[in-house]
Amino acid sequence: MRFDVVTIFPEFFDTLDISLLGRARRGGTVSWGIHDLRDHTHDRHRTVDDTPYGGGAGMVMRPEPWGEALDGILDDADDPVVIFPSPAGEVFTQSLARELSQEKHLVFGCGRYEGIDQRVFEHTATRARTRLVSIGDYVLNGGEVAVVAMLEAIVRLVPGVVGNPESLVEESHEAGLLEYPSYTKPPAWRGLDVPDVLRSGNHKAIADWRLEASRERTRRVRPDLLPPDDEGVSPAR
Ligand SMILES: COc1cc(COC(=O)c2cn[nH]c2)cc(-c2cccnc2)c1
Repeated sequence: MRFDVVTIFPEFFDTLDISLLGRARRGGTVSWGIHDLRDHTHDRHRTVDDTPYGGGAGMVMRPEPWGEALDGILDDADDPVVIFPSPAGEVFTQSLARELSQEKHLVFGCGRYEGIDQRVFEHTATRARTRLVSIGDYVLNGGEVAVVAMLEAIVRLVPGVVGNPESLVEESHEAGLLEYPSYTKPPAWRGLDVPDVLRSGNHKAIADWRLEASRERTRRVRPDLLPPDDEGVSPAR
């Protein structure tokens, strides 16, 4: 997979080389480019924003630099998906992460200020699949944090990136339930014991315990994730 990021803070993405993404890049399964939006301005102050038509507080990102930046990245041949993090976007979920992990080329546009001129989305949508995506119902100062979060969720699902693909199966949200509680040595710690079943060696009993633990945790913390006909859904206390 290749991904490109357009931002006014390219240095924000210097950390991508750490851990998972760095290993994936060195292994050749992932490549990326970080593009400074200001490189696509032509005035002395490298201006990327301006006052909003219709008035109001704050500034809006100008369309011209975005058009030029995306001109240099979008190549029809690899059918890219362009993603703009936005509080007004569709919700980012594990299933969207899985869907995007199968794409050849992702392009992320990081908004700042009060947002990006609407014509950038409209024009980009004429030449690539374009999506506004929200990582949650809150407002950040810019899309960079959201892009890093989405990249981590997406790239770890790209085949060959995570050493043991088995570890991706039993995670929260993978099977529609929250993950069961995990334990490791020592068997007793500060008066707290590991559940006996997990040390029993009885694989069926362990699997049953884990499924029930996942369902109980989901019922308690995220009943919204359970199918509507799930009997015994107790309201979150
Ligand atoms: C401060 O105003 C903003 C901030 C951001 C950064 O993203 C988030 O805050 C976010 C993302 N998921 N949850 C929150 C994006 C936009 C924006 C971008 C494109 C079109 N319209 C608006 C505007």
